[in-house]
Amino acid sequence: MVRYRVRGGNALRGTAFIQGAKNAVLPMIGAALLAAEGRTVLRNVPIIEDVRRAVELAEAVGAKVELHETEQTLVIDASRLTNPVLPAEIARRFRGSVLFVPALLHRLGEAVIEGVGGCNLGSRNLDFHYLGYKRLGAVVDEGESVIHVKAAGLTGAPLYLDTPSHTGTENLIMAAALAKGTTVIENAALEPEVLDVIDMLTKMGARISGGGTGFITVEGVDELTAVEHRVMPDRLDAGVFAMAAAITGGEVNLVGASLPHLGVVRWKLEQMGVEFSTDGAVLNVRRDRPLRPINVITDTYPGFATDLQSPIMTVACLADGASYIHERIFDGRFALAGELNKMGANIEIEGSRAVVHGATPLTGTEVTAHDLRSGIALVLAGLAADGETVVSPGYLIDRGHHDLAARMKALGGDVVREISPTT
Ligand SMILES: CC(=O)N[C@H]1[C@@H](OP(=O)(O)OP(=O)(O)OC[C@H]2O[C@@H](n3ccc(=O)[nH]c3=O)[C@H](O)[C@@H]2O)O[C@H](CO)[C@@H](O)[C@@H]1O
Ligand SMILES: C=C(OP(=O)(O)O)C(=O)O
Repeated sequence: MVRYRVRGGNALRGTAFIQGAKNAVLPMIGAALLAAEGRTVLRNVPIIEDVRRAVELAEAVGAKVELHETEQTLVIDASRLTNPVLPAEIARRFRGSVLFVPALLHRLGEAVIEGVGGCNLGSRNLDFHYLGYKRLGAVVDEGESVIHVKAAGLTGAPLYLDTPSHTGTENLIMAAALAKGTTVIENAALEPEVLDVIDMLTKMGARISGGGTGFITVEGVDELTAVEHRVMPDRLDAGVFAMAAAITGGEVNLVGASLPHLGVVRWKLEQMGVEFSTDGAVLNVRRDRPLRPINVITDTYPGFATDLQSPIMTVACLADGASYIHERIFDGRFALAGELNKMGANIEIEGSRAVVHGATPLTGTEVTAHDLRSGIALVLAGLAADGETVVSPGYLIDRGHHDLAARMKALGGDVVREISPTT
């Protein structure tokens, strides 16, 4: 088992290189499978466990995939897809597996979903996806453990999402891209990753308009071609490095980060006393005054990203006064509070609301990552804690952050990734 060993006390200083976005590259791998000829090239690919799982899954359905780790490049040849089954042993390990369904439907006429994984955040339904496929003409057979989606060609239709689901929007766009006729998706997600996927699909020949407005129109085309695309920067990785500077009272230069994509996260950190400035393309983040408490309400983009709610909860432990956090996207995202309390925090949870009573000094101990973002939030806690913090399972952190220990170490953070001798 992988674990992270963190010793606190160092203010982080220096340059951090922000990785390509996990939540953009995964749908892009799904999109690459829509191209029946030629090889797709994806650049700025984060070398994370979810990408490795996506490569395994693409190979399981018949694609030929090369992951060039040093070059952070994926080359995908999907000219011969052979198998519509998304095997449980791979698909259950990451949420992005759901993004392979549209390509399997178009290319093989069916997709067999033996399970979908991802962070354990409470209920994570896929009903918007299945309802959308049905409205486009697919038959969805929801068995107890296996879901079978079949379609002899899809036809455009008006679609809607009850809430703007991120992967739901991406999947319905991909399903509509090769359907006959026009599809309009109402209440579509506005996340920058969705727009990056639309950019890639547009290069591939898809006809998509309205990205970023909440109403997306897709005119179906007969085929999509393989293209080269550079994955956008990961705004969640950038947010974590900004918060690492914030919690340690340091100063970091982020290369490859987009300040506009941080959105409300930037303004909330500023309210806490963190300063942001840009020098050309480099984003500077520093904190040299006491942290102030904060109110955070998570929301779909452009609201405060739920994936950064856990890291900011950790930062709030060091702010002088009560911080209020309202989690509106996932009903099971507060397991972190118990772990932070083990380190000396004072966090009360009531339903979807948390009150963080700060400032409480943190003390290192053994803690459990319940999901990717609680894992990285505990690494941040370790950076600010007295003594040593051991976070496991580290696999969850490796799902989403590329070479984390080395990038923290380059900033002076004492973070070691190790393989535990016991399980
Ligand atoms: C691989 C990827 O991109 N993962 C991201 C994606 O997850 P994901 O796409 O799974 O998240 P969604 O936007 O779909 O889910 C948001 C909410 O809608 C609900 N819902 C969603 C779909 C559905 O068919 N029915 C339904 O009820 C979910 O249970 C959840 O409460 O967006 C989340 C919210 O920004 C992020 O935390 C994840 O990092
Ligand atoms: C919830 C997350 O990921 P996934 O949707 O892949 O489980 C996340 O990245 O925090």
